[in-house]
Amino acid sequence: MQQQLEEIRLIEASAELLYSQAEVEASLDRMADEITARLAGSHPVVLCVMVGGLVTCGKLLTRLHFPLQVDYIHVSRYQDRTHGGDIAWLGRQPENLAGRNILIVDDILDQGYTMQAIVDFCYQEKAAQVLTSVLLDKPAARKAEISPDFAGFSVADRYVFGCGMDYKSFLRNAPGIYAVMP
Ligand SMILES: O=P(O)(O)OC[C@H]1O[C@H](OP(=O)(O)OP(=O)(O)O)[C@H](O)[C@@H]1O
Ligand SMILES: Nc1nc2[nH]cnc2c(=O)[nH]1
Repeated sequence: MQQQLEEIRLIEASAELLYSQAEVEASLDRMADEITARLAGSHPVVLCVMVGGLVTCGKLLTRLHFPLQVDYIHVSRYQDRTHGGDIAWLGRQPENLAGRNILIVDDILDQGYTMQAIVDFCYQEKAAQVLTSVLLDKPAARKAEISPDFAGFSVADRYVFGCGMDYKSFLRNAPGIYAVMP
C-alpha cells in the first residue's frame, strides 16, 4: 500500500491541470441548461454510471430543477488499469425503464464501448428514448459509433483523472481535471 500511495502522489504532483474546478462548475451549468431545455417535462430517469459518473451526476442533479428520478448502473472495463478490457456488469441492473426517457450520466466517453453497451441495455429494456451525458468527450479515441448528446469538454487522447475519474482507483476526488504525464 505504501508503494502504491507513493506512485499516486507522484502522478498527482506531475499531472497537468486541464480544467480548474471553476471551469468544471461553469461547464456543468451550461450542460444543465442544455439538458433542461431538452428534457424538462419528460420526467426522465437519470441513470448514473458508477463509479466514475458519481461526481458529474451528483453535481448535475442539483442543477436540474424539474421532476426526475435517479437510478444507477455499475459497469467497469478499466478496473485498476489505464486501458480498457471487457465490460464487467457489476451489481444489480436497473428496472422499470420501459417507456421512460433515460439520461445516462458518466464522467467520460473514451472508446465508447461502455456507453454504447448501456444505451443498448436501456433499449433492450424498452426505454422510449435514451440520451447520453458526459463531462468529458475524448473523440480521437473513439472505437464505437457513438457521440454524446451533452458534453462538458472535449479532451485529447490522454489519460485523465479527477471529478470522479480515477488513476488506479485513487484521485477520483481531485476537484479539477488533470492529464497524466506520459
Ligand atoms: O468509453 P470507454 O473506453 O468504454 O470508457 C469509458 C468508461 O471508462 C470509465 O469507467 P471504468 O471502466 O474505468 O470504471 P469506473 O467508472 O469504476 O472508473 C468511465 O467511467 C467510463 O464508464
Ligand atoms: N480515469 C479515466 N478513466 C477512463 N476511462 C476511459 N478513459 C479514461 C480516462 O482517460 N481516465
